[in-house]
Amino acid sequence: MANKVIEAHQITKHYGLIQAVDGVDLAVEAGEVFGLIGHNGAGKSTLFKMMLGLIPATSGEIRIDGTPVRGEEFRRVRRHLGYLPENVVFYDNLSGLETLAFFARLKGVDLGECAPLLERVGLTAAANRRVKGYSKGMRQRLGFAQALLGKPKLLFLDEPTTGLDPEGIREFYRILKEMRSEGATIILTSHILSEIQERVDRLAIMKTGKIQAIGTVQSLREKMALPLRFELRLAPGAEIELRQIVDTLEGAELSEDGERVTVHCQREAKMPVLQALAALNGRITDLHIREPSLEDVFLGYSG
Ligand SMILES: Nc1ncnc2c1ncn2[C@@H]1O[C@H](COP(=O)(O)OP(=O)(O)OP(=O)(O)O)[C@@H](O)[C@H]1O
Repeated sequence: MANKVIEAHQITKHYGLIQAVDGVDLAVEAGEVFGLIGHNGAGKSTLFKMMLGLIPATSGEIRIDGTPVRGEEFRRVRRHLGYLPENVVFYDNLSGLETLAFFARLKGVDLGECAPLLERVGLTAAANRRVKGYSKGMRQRLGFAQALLGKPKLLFLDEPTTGLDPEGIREFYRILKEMRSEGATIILTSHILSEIQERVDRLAIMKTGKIQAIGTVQSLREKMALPLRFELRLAPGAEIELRQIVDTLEGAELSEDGERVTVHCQREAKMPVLQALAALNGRITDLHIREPSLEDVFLGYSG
């Protein structure tokens, strides 16, 4: 695959008067795990569908692996794409195995892949049960297995962990890691920011059809200059002294919430704050230094 697996230039999509996607430029590199986050209705699923060639863009150009999404040649590229839609629809009367075999035939994939894939997503025991009786999480696992058919080089996963239990979520990210080490490129959306902040290489924040920011979680944090937090528990009576210390420090502020006292400071003030706290000499009973979370970053850009 080309170095840039996805290239989107000035993509727009109108549904009548609704501008679902508005002038998006995006490039995803081969081998990346790329996250796309945004409020409900921000345009994430619409962008996915255009990148997969399922709906046409109103304007702009998308290339996948160097090939324009519109046109004959894209059929060849499409074989190497996997897609887990936001709402997967199955025939309820088929079993899990029959469902996967159905998708395998559609995709021209060897039927021998089906049983191992069901095992990979933890559905072997339910393989011969009708999908009608599957729980939400089981349907999601089946949808994921469907997306993995044919060992895709590029995976589009739209809210892939919806409905999964904590073990399912961990297992899902373990499989993604394997896919990535086998050379796949992955683009996924999620509303569970705590879950993806440690698991994506880069991400884009979308708001009302536009990309507001793009980069690594750390680079977005730094660009926003969000404060770090020192969360402290103190021995009785030490707050007054702490307040006096914090008052002398530039760019540092103090807040209290019950027993927890928090010092907020800009990144540059991190070491001076730490040094100043040393003056409290044994009267700090607990200390956590918190980086701004992806949720803080997200709210900063799209709130
Ligand atoms: N087929 C359609 N017809 C009309 N409007 C649509 C259609 N599909 C999407 N939209 C509108 O386009 C906008 C973007 O929707 P989209 O589903 O892409 O958002 P999203 O970011 O994926 O949201 P969510 O997080 O809720 O899944 C919304 O205003 C939505 O109502």
